[in-house]
Amino acid sequence: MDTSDPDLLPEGLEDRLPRDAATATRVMRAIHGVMHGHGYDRVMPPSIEYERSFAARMAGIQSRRMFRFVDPSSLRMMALRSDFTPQIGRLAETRLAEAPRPLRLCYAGQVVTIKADGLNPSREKLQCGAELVGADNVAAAAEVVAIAIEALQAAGATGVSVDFTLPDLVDTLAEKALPLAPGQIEAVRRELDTKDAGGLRDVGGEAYVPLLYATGEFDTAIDKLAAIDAGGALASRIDALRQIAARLGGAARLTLDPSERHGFEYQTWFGFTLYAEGVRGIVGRGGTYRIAGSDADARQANARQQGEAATGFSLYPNALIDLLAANEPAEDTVFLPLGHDRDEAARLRAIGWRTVAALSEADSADALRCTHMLGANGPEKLA
Ligand SMILES: N[C@@H](Cc1c[nH]c[nH+]1)C(=O)O
Repeated sequence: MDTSDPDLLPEGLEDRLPRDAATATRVMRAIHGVMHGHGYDRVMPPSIEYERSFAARMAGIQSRRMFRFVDPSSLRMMALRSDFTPQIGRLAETRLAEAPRPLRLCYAGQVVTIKADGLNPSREKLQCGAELVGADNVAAAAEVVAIAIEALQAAGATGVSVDFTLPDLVDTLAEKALPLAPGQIEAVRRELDTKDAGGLRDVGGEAYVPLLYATGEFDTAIDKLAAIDAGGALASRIDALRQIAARLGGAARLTLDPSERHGFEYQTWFGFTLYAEGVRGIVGRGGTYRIAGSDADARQANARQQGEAATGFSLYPNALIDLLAANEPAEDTVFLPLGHDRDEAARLRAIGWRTVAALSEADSADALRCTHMLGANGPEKLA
């Protein structure tokens, strides 16, 4: 790579030019409109915080994927946001600790990671999401999934599908129903992640093999999972998943992959991944989690069972924006010639027109890609 060109952007970072940026703006507005409409208030945390405040709020967060650096002023370690959710957790437990529950908050902005994720080479992504703090039950999960689907559809996504998972599945089963030695748990998780039945048997996880097959269309996969459930350890989760699916009532195609953990660092009993037709990779993710209080003692390693319950989702609309931008129609724009009637132009903007004013005789409607020209009787369409 040529590193001598000062205009070259670092790998995985890119500009959005006007057409893409216009689509991105429309998509963000549509998503925000849905979250706002369902009573979620927007908050705007800073893009940089102390590393500890990102990592300590939820069990399982790893700061190794975050850009970190020493603050030249405080000499403390800081990190660039890689996910809004821990910041919402911090706000909920500090400045909004006294706010009534359930607390509904939403956000939108850029998040950055050191390394790209899987096939997607981007290191900076747009993240828009909503967090429902104070509940992680069926009602909360069903609301959150339904809003995520609605937001994606409002943004222009079609063929939305939702893949349910049980992020703490292995921990739950290993406790009693399908016991594992503490040293075995990680190995079983790893083999489940790679969906390797042979590997699972090799590490003593034979009993977990059927989980690899309880996947696919929700209705059939959940029956298979129910059939595996020795001792009823998963009964309440299976029942909850069925209720969530029923409440969604056909809003999207539903699938189940109970052992899927990729990207679920801190989620507890419920997780979901969102996909949309024609969009490569995932378009969003969400689930239930626990937020540790501000009391340092409360931030135990065991925070998955402690702390305040919450449910939320994050959408990553970049790939959807790329897809939609290709068909984004050019916006109507009225060229305002030199000496135009300013009041008339203001009136047009007030009713939704977009105007471009000539600054000199050299400016032309054509060169400035205007679709209309302000004439004596208002905007006239240009050929
Ligand atoms: N922030 C999580 C998704 C999430 C939001 N709330 C709960 N889970 C992610 O981006 O993967």
